[in-house]
Amino acid sequence: MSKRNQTLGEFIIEHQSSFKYSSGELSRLINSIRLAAKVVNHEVNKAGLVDIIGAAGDTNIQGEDQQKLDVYANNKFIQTLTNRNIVCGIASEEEDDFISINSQDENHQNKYVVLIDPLDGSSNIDVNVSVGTIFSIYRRVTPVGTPVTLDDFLQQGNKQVAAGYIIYGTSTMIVYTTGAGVNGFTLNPAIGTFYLSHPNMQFPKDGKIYSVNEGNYIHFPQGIKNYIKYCQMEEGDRPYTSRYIGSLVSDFHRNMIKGGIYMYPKSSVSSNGKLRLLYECNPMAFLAEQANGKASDGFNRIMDIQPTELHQRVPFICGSLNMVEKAEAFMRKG
Ligand SMILES: O=P(O)(O)OC[C@H]1O[C@](O)(COP(=O)(O)O)[C@@H](O)[C@@H]1O
Ligand SMILES: [Mg+2]
Ligand SMILES: [Mg+2]
Repeated sequence: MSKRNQTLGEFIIEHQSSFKYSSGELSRLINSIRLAAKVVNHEVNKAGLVDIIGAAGDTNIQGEDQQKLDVYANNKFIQTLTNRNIVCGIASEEEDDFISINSQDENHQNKYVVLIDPLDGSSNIDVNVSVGTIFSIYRRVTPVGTPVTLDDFLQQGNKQVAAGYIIYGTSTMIVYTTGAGVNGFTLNPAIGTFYLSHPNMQFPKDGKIYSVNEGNYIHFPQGIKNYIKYCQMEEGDRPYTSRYIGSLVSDFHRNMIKGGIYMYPKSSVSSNGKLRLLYECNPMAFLAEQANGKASDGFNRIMDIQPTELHQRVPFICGSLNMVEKAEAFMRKG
């Protein structure tokens, strides 16, 4: 039984054997993400003091202006994972194409690929609102020792071996799953160590919080409009409270602790919504399901969607089980 205040390092070793493919490689990979997270956290915490806020001057493949911290975090995670010779491929929101990484050790061929949103909630960087990093891990499907291909990344979410996020907020936490529940670790900045602070995290079945950018309301499908109206009606335990930080990681984290639903639906201006299937929706869906919550595009289980492109977007509804099912019922009714 995991002990509160156990360090993340101890937890990883203790749970290594319960992992289906346990060879220590995944443990080393999560430890590498922990290391990169501390470096990025250090920079995030002093955003505003150093020249790390504002636009970097380039746009990414999504057509979004890259923030300096997007680029910094992207470089730090890629460097750390590459230097520690722990993965055979990386895909990132900030990279047009996937990166193939040859092992530096001819006697050892890496088996994992990582998909990452290096900095989630970019619009909140300059205004001191919590942001995050999201990661998703798969075993490669192509032969070990050969260069990875797109097939290694376009796997359904139900094939993930691990997923998680780092939240850079009032405190810095790593929250992740390897398919045996969800655990949260808080950084003690004085000594630079993550401690188990939130063992076995669970979405309450019901909640009273809905998170959606209502500024897009007029463009939403009728089903979503009706569900939002339902949340706002004076009836039973409603109206619910509207909370929207604009950082997926932070809205998800709050809703997982308090009970709630996050929605980024499709709309008449963006037919597939905004969020990216591979490095935003799939990892959050894996966490949600491991925490007894639910994640869908309004009709289909997110993790059963067959990806076709590296940066494809999907409508996303995620959170407390009964709330997501209610929203889906409104979507079906249209
Ligand atoms: O400003 P909008 O359109 O509501 O979008 C906010 C959503 O977009 C995101 O910022 C997209 O993520 P990135 O910041 O990684 O691009 C989510 O974190 C957030 O939930
Ligand atoms: Mg994001
Ligand atoms: Mg991002």
